[in-house]
Amino acid sequence: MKVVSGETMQRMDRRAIDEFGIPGLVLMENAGRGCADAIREMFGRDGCIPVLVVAGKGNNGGDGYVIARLLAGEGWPVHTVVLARKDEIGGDARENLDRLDPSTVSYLPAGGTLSSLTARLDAAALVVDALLGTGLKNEVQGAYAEAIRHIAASARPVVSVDIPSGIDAATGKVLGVAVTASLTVTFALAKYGHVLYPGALHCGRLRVVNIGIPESVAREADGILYVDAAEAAAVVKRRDPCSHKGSFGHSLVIAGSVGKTGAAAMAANSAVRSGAGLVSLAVPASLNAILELKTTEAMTIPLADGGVGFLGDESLVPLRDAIRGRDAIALGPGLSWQPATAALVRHLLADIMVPLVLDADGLNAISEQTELLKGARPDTVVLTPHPGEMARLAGTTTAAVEADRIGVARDFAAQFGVYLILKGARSVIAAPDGRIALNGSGNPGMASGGMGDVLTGVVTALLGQGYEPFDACILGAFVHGHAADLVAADKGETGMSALDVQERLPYAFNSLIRLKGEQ
Ligand SMILES: NC(=O)C1=CN([C@@H]2O[C@H](COP(=O)(O)OP(=O)(O)OC[C@H]3O[C@@H](n4cnc5c(N)ncnc54)[C@H](O)[C@@H]3O)[C@@H](O)[C@H]2O)[C@H](O)CC1
Ligand SMILES: [K+]
Repeated sequence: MKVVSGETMQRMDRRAIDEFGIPGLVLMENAGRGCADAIREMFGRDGCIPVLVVAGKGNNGGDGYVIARLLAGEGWPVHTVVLARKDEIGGDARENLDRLDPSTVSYLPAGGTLSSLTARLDAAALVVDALLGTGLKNEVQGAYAEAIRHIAASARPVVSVDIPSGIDAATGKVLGVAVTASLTVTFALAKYGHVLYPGALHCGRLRVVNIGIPESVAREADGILYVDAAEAAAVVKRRDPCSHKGSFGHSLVIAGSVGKTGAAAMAANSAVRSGAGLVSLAVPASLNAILELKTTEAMTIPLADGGVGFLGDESLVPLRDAIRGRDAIALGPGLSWQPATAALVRHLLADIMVPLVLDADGLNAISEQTELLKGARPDTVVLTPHPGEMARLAGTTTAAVEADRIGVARDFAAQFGVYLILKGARSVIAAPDGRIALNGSGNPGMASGGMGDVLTGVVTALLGQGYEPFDACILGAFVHGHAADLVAADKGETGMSALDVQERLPYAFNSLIRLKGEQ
């Protein structure tokens, strides 16, 4: 699904009102109705329950007044607390406030005491959070912050209108303090803040409701792709019954050094588990016997290393032979930081004319010479950095990368003409042409060594099967995380290993193929 920034949503609002003549009041009525429908469905099975609407002074509060009116009209006991004076409420919100029975509304102007709010919360079975929406501008303080803390202390289930109050719609960050909802009902399109962490954790279940904004406005809005199972299923290809090994490419993995044979094996074996027709694994000759034991379906290519256990320029000529005729190449897992190996990586880049996944030590080899990425190569380079590797590549700090994951990934991809999977909770996928996607699968169990080697094998195998690079990245990232979700469903997140994920890759692909069949 497409997700947009809060500003884009407000522009869509304006277009609907100014260009299509849809009154803001109608949008607000539809927004409130969408929330009331979701509340009825999720909390009304056992009849009407006492509801407390906690409203701010803007249109988020306006949606809250519509919800209050609609539920009260169906017999729900509803009370509304407004964190402002009545004369501070204007426009469409005021029009809806005036339609409420005054005896069901209390005003708690900023600077006043919130003691009555606690009593109201105790009397409620459900809280509607209509304090702040996309109009949130800065850190939540004062009465709003206190109200949010009271809501949390009440331990009542909360339905957040549009976005949990205190969550920045553009970044998903908590601005001071934020509501944690059981359900969030948003309008027209989800926002970045609904899918980026920690915002995603504050939303509870997310429901996107249509409020009558024209389809063309939504379609034309700038946004990024949030990759859920439906999006991944739309990308995955079924296998042609007449296909053969050659139909699925021959992937080459160049990897491994003393102490890091596991990285090489996991990258190669994950490529096998991701549908590659053939996989070859080029490793230092002194480690070949070990890799022959750690792999079965993949073929190994021992490269003379003088017994040192890592690759150097003496492997350049045999590697040029090995890359010939391959359909996709992975360069980096477990290669080591040895200067000789880094020099080999830099020399080899100019010879690779097929899609390349550059990972781990392969990334470190070029982090001082990123101009090498702009080589004359006609083909595709996919980088799969974690935040620390991204920081080295971009010449910044890990904190700066984490503060603007989308922006850093987008800018680097465009500047160097590469595809990027910036790993982490909600991996960011960026294409040179500006396309951005957020991966919707995965869990904290993936925070363990080797997971990146598995991802490298998955993406390499997909590139070798002919997937368009952006599709290979979004499908690879999703399948990688989805396999981990399947493992977590079986045995939890603690103690999950990269091998567990590697083994579940076919099951993850299979679940998408099945979903595709239903689409
Ligand atoms: N198409 C749609 O998505 C529709 C959205 N609607 C709702 O409108 C709100 C956005 O309303 P807006 O008036 O712009 O702002 P908010 O209600 O979110 O904020 C209220 C008010 O709060 C002030 N404010 C900003 N930051 C803070 C802060 N840190 N502490 C206290 N107060 C703050 C600021 O002055 C704001 O004006 C959207 O979320 C939807 O719920 C429409 O109703 C229907 C169409
Ligand atoms: K809200």
